[in-house]
Amino acid sequence: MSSHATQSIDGTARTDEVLRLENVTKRFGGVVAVDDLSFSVREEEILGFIGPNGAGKSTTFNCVSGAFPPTDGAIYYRDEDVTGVPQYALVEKGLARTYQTFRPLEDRSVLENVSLSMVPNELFSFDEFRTTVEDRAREICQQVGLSEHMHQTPDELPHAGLLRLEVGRAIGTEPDLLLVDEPFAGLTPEEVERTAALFRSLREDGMTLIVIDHNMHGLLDLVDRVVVISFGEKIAEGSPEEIRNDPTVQEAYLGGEL
Ligand SMILES: Nc1ncnc2c1ncn2[C@@H]1O[C@H](COP(=O)(O)OP(=O)(O)OP(=O)(O)O)[C@@H](O)[C@H]1O
Repeated sequence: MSSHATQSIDGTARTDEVLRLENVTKRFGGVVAVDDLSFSVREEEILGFIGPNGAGKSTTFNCVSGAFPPTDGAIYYRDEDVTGVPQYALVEKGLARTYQTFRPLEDRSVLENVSLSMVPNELFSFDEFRTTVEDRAREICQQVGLSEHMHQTPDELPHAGLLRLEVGRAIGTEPDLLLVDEPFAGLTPEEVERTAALFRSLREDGMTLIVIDHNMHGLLDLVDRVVVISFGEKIAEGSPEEIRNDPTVQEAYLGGEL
């Protein structure tokens, strides 16, 4: 068995892996964006997933989150083979993601944006149901630090607020596993620290996270473990300290900030 198996009280094997990629490859015509990639993520872990520009990080996220299937290999979510399962079905199973380019509903308030991530528009129009959903959406707005902005529209939010809204909309789907794509881009160091604190609080509530970012300082301070890819292949895996000092990783970044 390739997963991290432990024995439960009744003696049966159980795994603490939330996600496992086995030999995942994704080709676009002649381009091999992800090349025979295997790694796993454990329960309530914050995993950093890094690599130079064009290394294949977003493509991996797209395969895992069901945007498109891998060309080869398999993806397991809580030991269930979910290879090629579409995004909406993965969201129902508890897997959500955020995007580098935010996609809020521009004509809706922050509160409505979060509410509508929880239920479809048609259900949201029923008054009774709407109250329950809005109560939960208010909690989420508070959790992500948007309680002062609930009645504003997205265009009234600063960049850091839009990121918080993106995270809030993902939390609205009640995920167990959250994939976060470049959350620190465009944030000040203080905002990076506040965003990292938000991710830590989500983990304390039982969530598992995989975070992509080019801000090495912010990312390595946040995560428990790191997987590094270059040209679609895994080149290193280890603790933040091991990754900081890994010559292969430093070479891949050609002297970039590590
Ligand atoms: N839809 C697509 N069609 C063709 N090629 C693609 C497609 N998506 C990604 N690629 C190619 O796959 C490779 C990996 O791209 P990807 O966006 O996954 O890298 P990345 O590590 O996320 O990069 P960045 O850090 O710049 O966001 C690149 O060579 C890219 O041009």
